Amino acid sequence: MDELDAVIPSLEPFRVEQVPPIIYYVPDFISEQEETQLLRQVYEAPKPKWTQLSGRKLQNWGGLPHPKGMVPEQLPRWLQHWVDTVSSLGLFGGAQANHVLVNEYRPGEGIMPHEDGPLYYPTVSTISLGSHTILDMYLPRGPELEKDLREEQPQPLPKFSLLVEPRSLLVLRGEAYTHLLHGIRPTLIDSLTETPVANAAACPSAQPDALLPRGTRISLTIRRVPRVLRTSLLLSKKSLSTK
Ligand SMILES: O=C(O)CCC(=O)C(=O)O
Ligand SMILES: [Fe+2]
Repeated sequence: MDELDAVIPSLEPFRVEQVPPIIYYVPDFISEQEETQLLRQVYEAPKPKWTQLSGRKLQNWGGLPHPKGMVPEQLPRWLQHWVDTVSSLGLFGGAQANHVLVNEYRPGEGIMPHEDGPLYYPTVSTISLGSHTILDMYLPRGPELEKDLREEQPQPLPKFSLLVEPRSLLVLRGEAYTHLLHGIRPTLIDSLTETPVANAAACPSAQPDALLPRGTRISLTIRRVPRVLRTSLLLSKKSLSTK
């Protein structure tokens, strides 16, 4: 995907400028009512749907991404609606997203810098509920840093950061997906003086000296896993062979 392919014309007014391409930030993508309803649906999911990790807990919907292909699972209706909405923006090359990770972060929790990797179509779209967070974007570690893994490397500073407000949609695509790492520092309060954000102009809550206490945030990360196993075929083959 080169930059021209990666541009979504209808989202261009929401492009975050002066950062590596392509990042879109849409404040108030959903209404407060939709947010309340989504939060209720997330917490109404069966208890075993949650996986507790160190620093966050999550629900995996749509199947487990795997290099050999994902065995697809039908999404619940309440998620399918938002998957359809986001897919219809054209974020996944005209195809549908088929995978949603629901993350819950309490104040002081976060996620280590990472790349989402090759199992997904190179676009991640995130709807945030309940609280803001700050997503830090990092350059990948160069080969000179990888050279001696025994040496303790200090945590690198983010290249830039993004304020992600509740009800917003964030889209990372193109180079921002393929070349950069993203992470959330485990802090209780975000100071925009200490951490200026690249999308401040689009954020109602981004006063220059703002101190933003974190609440519990739910993120819905909506992605497409292109490699899917055709279970119906597998099942029918299996049932034939047992006849
Ligand atoms: O919660 C977020 O916005 C980020 C989640 C994330 O990076 C992931 O699930 O891969
Ligand atoms: Fe991620």
